[in-house]
Amino acid sequence: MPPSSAFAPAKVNLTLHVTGLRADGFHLLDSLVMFADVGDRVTVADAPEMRLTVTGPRAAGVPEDARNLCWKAAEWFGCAVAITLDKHLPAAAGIGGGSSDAAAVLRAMQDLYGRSFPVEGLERLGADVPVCSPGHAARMTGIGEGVLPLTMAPMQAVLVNPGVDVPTPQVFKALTCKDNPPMDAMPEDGGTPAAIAWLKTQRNDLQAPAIAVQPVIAEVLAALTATPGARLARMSGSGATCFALYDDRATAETAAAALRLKHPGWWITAATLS
Ligand SMILES: C[C@@](CO)(OP(=O)(O)O)[C@H](O)COP(=O)(O)OP(=O)(O)OC[C@H]1O[C@@H](n2ccc(N)nc2=O)[C@H](O)[C@@H]1O
Ligand SMILES: Nc1ncnc2c1ncn2[C@@H]1O[C@H](COP(=O)(O)OP(=O)(O)O)[C@@H](O)[C@H]1O
Repeated sequence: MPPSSAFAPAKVNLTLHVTGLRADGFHLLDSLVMFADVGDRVTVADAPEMRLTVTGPRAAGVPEDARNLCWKAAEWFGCAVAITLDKHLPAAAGIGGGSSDAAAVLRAMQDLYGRSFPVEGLERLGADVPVCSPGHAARMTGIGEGVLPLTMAPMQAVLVNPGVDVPTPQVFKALTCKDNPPMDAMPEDGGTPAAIAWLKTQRNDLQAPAIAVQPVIAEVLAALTATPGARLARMSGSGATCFALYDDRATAETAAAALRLKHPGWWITAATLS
């Protein structure tokens, strides 16, 4: 049986409204999620026992055992596999690295074994796994289990991570108001300009608490906002990765190059979101 491979794109929360708190401490969300053309890659091969090897430029510090969401995803699928995770995305960065990797393992195992996997309760693997599972633009609700696929025009973005870990539970804890309004209705047409104009009126409720935890996030947002052509700058997920949106890829590439010169220590990439 030849190994099977799947791409694990970065997840970007273009909005993230926190609308309530469940009795078990998990927060209710209303979020517009898109996926980038940058990400990790997982490869799975049939094996007598579970094995995980992490390679690639962002492998340092990523667990190679049962703590890794790739491992947990394979257990969820129900077979032992040898997994290779080629890590390109920064971890604990608000772009769903672990959840997207887990979803990619599930997709790769589905191809390898020719059968699907249980989707009921998938959010228990990680709240972002259900939305990462199809890896398609969607409105995410509940604690992450609600996934409504959306047709969105592709968006041109720059993603920036300043290299500080932001633990998700710490940011949710720092959020004082748990009961915020949901997203307003999205424009049905008008293309990317209308979508960006609408996005500007929406929020990421975790942005202010994440800045309180890691003030450098405010510096990242200011740097993105100052790039020529930036239409909107916002944080993704619980941070610290932030994004800015541009009218076209060339403008985004120019902004990314200028930011790299000023901030050689930051992870910076242009990306198409879809
Ligand atoms: C905030 C979001 C938005 O997309 O993204 P990231 O910043 O992680 O990328 C996600 O909801 C994160 O998803 P994920 O990182 O998979 O979360 P999990 O591992 O399931 O949960 C980590 C912790 O975050 C908190 N948590 C997570 C999701 C949620 N709806 N409410 C929560 O309160 C809980 O404290 C939980 O213990
Ligand atoms: N496949 C994985 N890639 C990265 N981190 C992982 C993975 N599996 C488990 N982890 C652990 O999960 C934590 C959160 O990482 P990640 O899912 O990338 O962040 P976020 O929830 O902010 O998107 C990390 O600190 C790391 O130790």
